[in-house]
Amino acid sequence: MTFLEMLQGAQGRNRSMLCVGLDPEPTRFPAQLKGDAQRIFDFCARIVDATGDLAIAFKPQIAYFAAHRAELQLEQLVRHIRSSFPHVPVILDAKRGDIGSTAEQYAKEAFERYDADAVTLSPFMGFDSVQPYLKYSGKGAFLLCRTSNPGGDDLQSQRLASVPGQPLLYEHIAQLAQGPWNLNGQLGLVVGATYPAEIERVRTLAPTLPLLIPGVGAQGGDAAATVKAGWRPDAPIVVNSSRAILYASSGADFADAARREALRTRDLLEAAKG
Ligand SMILES: O=C(O)c1cc(=O)[nH]c(=O)n1[C@@H]1O[C@H](COP(=O)(O)O)[C@@H](O)[C@H]1O
Repeated sequence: MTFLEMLQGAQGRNRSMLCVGLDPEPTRFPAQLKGDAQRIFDFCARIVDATGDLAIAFKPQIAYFAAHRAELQLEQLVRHIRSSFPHVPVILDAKRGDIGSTAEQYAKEAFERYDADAVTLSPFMGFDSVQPYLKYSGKGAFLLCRTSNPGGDDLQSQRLASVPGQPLLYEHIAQLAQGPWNLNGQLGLVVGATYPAEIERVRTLAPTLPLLIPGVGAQGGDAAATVKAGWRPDAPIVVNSSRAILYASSGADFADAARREALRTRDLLEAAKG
């Protein structure tokens, strides 16, 4: 099954556009786990178990594991997701981007070591830096396009005078991903929920691509505006929330609180479809 087929399956089965972001920070864990990097798997597995029937995808952020020498716990976590919620795809948030020969290693890491269904990539180094990921048929790749952070403007909103139509850089990325770069048909784009007007613009330029949209929850993006701007019946959106779900409570009830916040966000997104 391809990444896109998995996304569509999870979207229908869980009636969801919500991606649960797995960004484990031991200093924010509840008292019984607090500060213990050996318990990253335990914390994340509890979150997965509490939210797996509400999610279109899980998105572990690799830095939160690697910084604590917890790569083996990440492998274990993906195995856990596979056995408990085999229909929910895993997007490895790695934001890789390097020359082709190195990209081959990063692709192997994402798709073979961690068994991810999709990965996030920076397109800054050009097509040959993206191509190694596309050789994995059926695996997805989300290219950073208009990111959720204010500094995204520094480069992504610059006008490209030499490209026909003089698009902004993020518009050009959207056009490339919708068109010539999409060799395996599994490309998507990352657009921040904090910029609904840009989501709408990207949706116009890339009408069929899946959009990964982080920025609701802790970053304050508007869930309803996000759906109105980006959702189309035939093109999935994957709206990520990490901290607002993971740390909904710092008490022993953290998993129940995570479920309540995931349910609230899932329902808010669904209601906005109109
Ligand atoms: O690629 C991403 O996932 C990403 C892109 C972007 O533009 N903004 C963004 O916040 N992210 C990631 O999405 C998650 C957002 O986390 P919260 O702000 O806690 O919901 C983090 O893992 C970020 O690294």
